[in-house]
Amino acid sequence: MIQLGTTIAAIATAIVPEQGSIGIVRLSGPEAVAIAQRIFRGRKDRAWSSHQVLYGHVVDPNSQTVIDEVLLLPMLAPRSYTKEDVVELHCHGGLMPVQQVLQLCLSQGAKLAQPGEFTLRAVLNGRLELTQAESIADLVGAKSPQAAQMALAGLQGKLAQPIRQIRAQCLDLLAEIEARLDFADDLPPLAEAGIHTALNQLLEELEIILSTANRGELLRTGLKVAIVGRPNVGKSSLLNAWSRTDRAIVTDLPGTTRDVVESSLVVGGIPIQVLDTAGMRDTEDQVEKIGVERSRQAASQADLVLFVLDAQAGWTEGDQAIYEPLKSRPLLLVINKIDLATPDLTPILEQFPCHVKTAAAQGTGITELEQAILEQVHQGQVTAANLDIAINQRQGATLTQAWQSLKQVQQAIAEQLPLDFWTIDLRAAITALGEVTGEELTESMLARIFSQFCIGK
Ligand SMILES: Nc1nc2c(c(=O)[nH]1)N(C=O)[C@@H](CNc1ccc(C(=O)N[C@@H](CCC(=O)O)C(=O)O)cc1)CN2
Ligand SMILES: Nc1nc2c(ncn2[C@@H]2O[C@H](COP(=O)(O)OP(=O)(O)OP(=O)(O)O)[C@@H](O)[C@H]2O)c(=O)[nH]1
Ligand SMILES: [K+]
Ligand SMILES: [Mg+2]
Repeated sequence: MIQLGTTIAAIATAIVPEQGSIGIVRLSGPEAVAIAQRIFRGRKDRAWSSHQVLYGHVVDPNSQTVIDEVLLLPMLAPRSYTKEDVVELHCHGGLMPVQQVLQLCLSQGAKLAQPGEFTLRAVLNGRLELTQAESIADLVGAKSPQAAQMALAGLQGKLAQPIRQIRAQCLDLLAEIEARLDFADDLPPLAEAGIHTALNQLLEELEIILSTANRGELLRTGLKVAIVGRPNVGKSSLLNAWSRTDRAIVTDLPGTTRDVVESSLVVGGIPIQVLDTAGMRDTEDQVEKIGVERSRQAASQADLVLFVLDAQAGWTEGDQAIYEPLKSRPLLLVINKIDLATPDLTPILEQFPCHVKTAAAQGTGITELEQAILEQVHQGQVTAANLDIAINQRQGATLTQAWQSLKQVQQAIAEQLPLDFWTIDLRAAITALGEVTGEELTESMLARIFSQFCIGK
């Protein structure tokens, strides 16, 4: 249930023990100032004006115990993030100060905010559009500068704008058609060809926006890349060279890596989670057996498999056995140890047009590896007309509905169905577009969208 009249409170900063030197507790609502005044003790001669920081202490009004030394920032309605009275208490970081201050706020009548409730209020009170609010969640979760840039574009309204425009044009069309339903005799007949062209244009614009979904997904969630291959081909060496760390243990003993080792990288703006895995082979060793099983799992769940081959050994039966179940997966062949004398690899290279050569122990071939990965990623992807925006899953699904409805309008025209049929589908498209921009929203949709936010946002 959305309740706007209440005053909500939450910790607005990350709660990580012994990290972060400052923690913020935030209040929003009609009682924000009154609650803060009951628990804050500062200089008497200082007035509470909007956006003026006050220095003082948070004191428990019942026991008179001093809880923390703080800075207090009032942002008075409508000049605040939520457009309500907001008071921020900038406390010492860590676990205790913020939690105790939050408890005090709750004991004074504030309600613990639901996840995303501050931002929800910003939307309901007209500060933010829905797409802007969704961009905030993306911005907070961004794992690369490009992902952050994309979210910021959404926050600035660049996503809502073209969709609103499409919706407005649909509304114009609807008005034109409905006029014929009501006053058919007084108006010239509908220019069907013109409507068909207008619909084509709108469908095309929707397609361009829809084509940003893949890129958005990629920038938001990134890629999971699994390094797999026989024992000792140099998988862990590759992980280390790539991440420029000693993350994984490297020895000349086959079966060194026993478990999946993860590392996070950013390549060409795409966050990449790299998984080094245990070398795959038949083994009686109980621990290694489990490791090999985990390798298979990692390979099957990865967006891209880096299949590492020992250049000196060439393509062996063991390689074939590992490759067999991975055949149909997106896969890049990494031929490692090219610094050593190698047999003729031409037949293998012909079989794998997507390959790179590396000498992981020496750190060579990493740039080429990244290049090859980016090429694979961008292959077959619709070019997004240089839009710097990208839609999320919810927006994609809803815009697809709008696209289908507009297609059905065209079909209704083609089949010469009565005008009512045109308007039904046109209305459905308008509703779907409005669900993306927030112009047509139900409470349950809002609840679902904002439940994915973190508390305090
Ligand atoms: N301490 C703190 N930092 C923060 C936030 C916050 O809530 N608190 N934000 C929260 O996400 C973001 C900034 N967003 C904000 C948006 C509007 C206003 C605000 O007070 N707007 C008023 C005043 C503008 C002015 O003086 O010109 C207004 O628009 O009327 C504050 C923060 C990031 N940093
Ligand atoms: N000459 C040469 N040796 C390499 C290269 N890459 C790795 N090695 C060596 O190969 C041996 C095995 O390397 P690892 O990285 O542990 O191989 P792995 O595939 O992770 O092995 P497991 O975890 O046991 O499956 C080590 O002695 C490395 O130093 C390379 O490019 N050239
Ligand atoms: K090894
Ligand atoms: Mg290893």
